[in-house]
Amino acid sequence: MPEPYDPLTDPAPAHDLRAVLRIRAFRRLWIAFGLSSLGDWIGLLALTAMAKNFAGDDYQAANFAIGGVLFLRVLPALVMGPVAGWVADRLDRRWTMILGDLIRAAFFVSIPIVGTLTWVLVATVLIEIVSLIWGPSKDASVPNLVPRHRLEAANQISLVTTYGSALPAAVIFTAITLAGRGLGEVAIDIAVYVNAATFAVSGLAIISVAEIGRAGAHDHEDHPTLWRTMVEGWSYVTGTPVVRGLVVGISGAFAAGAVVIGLGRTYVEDLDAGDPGYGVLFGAVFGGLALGMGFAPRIFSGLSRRRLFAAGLVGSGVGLAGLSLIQQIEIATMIAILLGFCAGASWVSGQTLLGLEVPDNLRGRTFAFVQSAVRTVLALTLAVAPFLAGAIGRQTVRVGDRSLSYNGAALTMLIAAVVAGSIGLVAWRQMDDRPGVPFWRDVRKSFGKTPGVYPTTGLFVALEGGEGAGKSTQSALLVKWLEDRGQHVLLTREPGATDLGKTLRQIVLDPATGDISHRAEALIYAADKAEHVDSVIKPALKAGSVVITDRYVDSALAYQGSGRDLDLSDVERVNRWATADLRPNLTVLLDLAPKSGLGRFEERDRIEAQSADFHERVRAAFLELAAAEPQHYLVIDATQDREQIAAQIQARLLPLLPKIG
Ligand SMILES: Nc1ncnc2c1ncn2[C@@H]1O[C@H](COP(=O)(O)OP(=O)(O)O)[C@@H](O)[C@H]1O
Ligand SMILES: Cc1cn([C@H]2C[C@H](O)[C@@H](COP(=O)(O)OP(=O)(O)O)O2)c(=O)[nH]c1=O
Repeated sequence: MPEPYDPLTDPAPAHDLRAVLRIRAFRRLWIAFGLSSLGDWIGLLALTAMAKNFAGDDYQAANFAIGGVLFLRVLPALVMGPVAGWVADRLDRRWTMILGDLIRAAFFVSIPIVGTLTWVLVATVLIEIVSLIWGPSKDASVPNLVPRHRLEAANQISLVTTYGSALPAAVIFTAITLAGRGLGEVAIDIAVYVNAATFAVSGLAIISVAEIGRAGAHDHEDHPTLWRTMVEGWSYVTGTPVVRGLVVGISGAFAAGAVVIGLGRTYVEDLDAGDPGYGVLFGAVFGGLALGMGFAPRIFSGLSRRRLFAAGLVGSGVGLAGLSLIQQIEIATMIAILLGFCAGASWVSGQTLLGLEVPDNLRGRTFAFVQSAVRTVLALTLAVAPFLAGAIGRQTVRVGDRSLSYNGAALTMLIAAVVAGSIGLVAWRQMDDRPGVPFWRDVRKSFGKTPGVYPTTGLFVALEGGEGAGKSTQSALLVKWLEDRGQHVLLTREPGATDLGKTLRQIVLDPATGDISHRAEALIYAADKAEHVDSVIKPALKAGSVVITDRYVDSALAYQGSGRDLDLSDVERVNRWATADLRPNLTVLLDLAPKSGLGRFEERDRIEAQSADFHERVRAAFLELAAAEPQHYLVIDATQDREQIAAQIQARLLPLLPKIG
């Protein structure tokens, strides 16, 4: 039984992964589970390599044998996944896991001993069936070992371990086959024995985890059939274009990686790289995937998720095309890393977007559907790609007196490249949220940007726009509307909302100040913001108020960054630092041609007195900022009536308002 949660003995936050691993029983299970995952991946590599060796030098037979092994590995999950869960729920979990590991070890040992292709195929299915029952037993025993608030972290560790072990597995496989080069096919046999050993050790390790119990009667879950999940999910997904695009794209990203795995063994043969080359290629794809999932969103944090998603898919397609055309193992390895990176980037941004696009009550069902769709696509790709490659075979075409030779694996990759690339381009066209902004400029600008801090208590709204656009007018109307709805409201402005700010405002806006250096001007505005955020905005948000500010960071980016001759990224860095990167939940941009806005006044302050050109640049800068992050902006045509404008602001704010009471 898990110890009840005691914050005194276990004060680490819930998401702390190390805190989960400090729980002894879970740590042991994790070691066992890590070993069997590692073994599983080595097994995949070894059995495909072995299937190829059994098929001999016949290119077609080799591809068919590999396709067979890969297909049979995924087939049991498709056919009997839910049944396996049902069976697992009725057995003693600890003994299921111990015996499951030992049985798998025995099957693996038997494969080189029997030494026929048929037995490789049969054993693959049998091992997979055992794995299918082992997996749910493991998943179900985790809640018995860790306290409830650490369950999510525990699941995260499990997921990372499952896929993360592919990379060390590739390294071990490559090392064994390299070391055993002189031994011929015996090297593969050794890899299979190593794999069997990981399972045996895993099984023995579980013997010591006595805390894993038998399933209680109340633990039986209703496992929906794959078919039902697919049908229910499908009807929702097909009705929503963005979600449909995402599901197709996520499956496409997986398929692109799967093509390389499925074709890898025969592909490297033509590169004269053999089994070690296969291990390297496999590791490169998985290493790239891990890098893409872990780092792409951070590296391209300024790029919109939709663009990253589509670009990742196109990138995977380009990678596949590269692999099919460049037949040299070192370059192919680098391309495979890049391909994995792109597919991983697409996968994470796709998952994030799905989470944002799908309403809460449908999310579980949609994610279940995506998982099933991905599995099905994986199974089909792993099986079909080698069969297609085998059917195409090795071909030589004579062009004049030169002969051009190509093989089925390379050609199949080219076909997959076209498919993945096309899916990416369609996703791009359907989902691009920044039409008119060139992609490469977006990528360049996105480097090194931080995602920003958005308040989670209260609501932070900024009004932006040029001179005389109506910000003061609208903020007054907004305060009244919010107060009528019972909200706590703080109306504030920049520059000059604090004592320090008043002095700074006096300096920076008084025409008597004359010309000051542009950097000094930028720093004075930034200092005003620092004081404003720290002493006024943050405390009010913390207390749950709706804070409306007349101008904020965008004004600095537009006036000092684009209006003046300063580098926009410098101005941005200074202002993000000054405001601790706090950003408005919504920025309302009142867009108005400068001459209309300035025409609403008679007197001019130091900034208003700038040239017409200056004010045009400011307006364009505001619009560009809004286009970069549409989800955090409302752009309004400020030539409309006061009431029309107010109504549009209210409609957009209504769903964002803090709950009262
Ligand atoms: N929608 C509108 N149409 C016409 N005039 C407006 C509108 N909104 C505000 N004004 C007028 O324009 C001038 C500038 O408005 P104000 O709210 O002070 O702008 P800002 O705060 O953006 O400088 C004021 O005289 C105001 O009465
Ligand atoms: C907040 C901020 C304002 N400004 C400029 C814009 C305005 O011309 C001036 C603010 O004066 P203000 O009289 O508050 O203008 P408005 O009524 O149009 O909002 O300061 C900057 O240049 N950088 C900034 O960061």
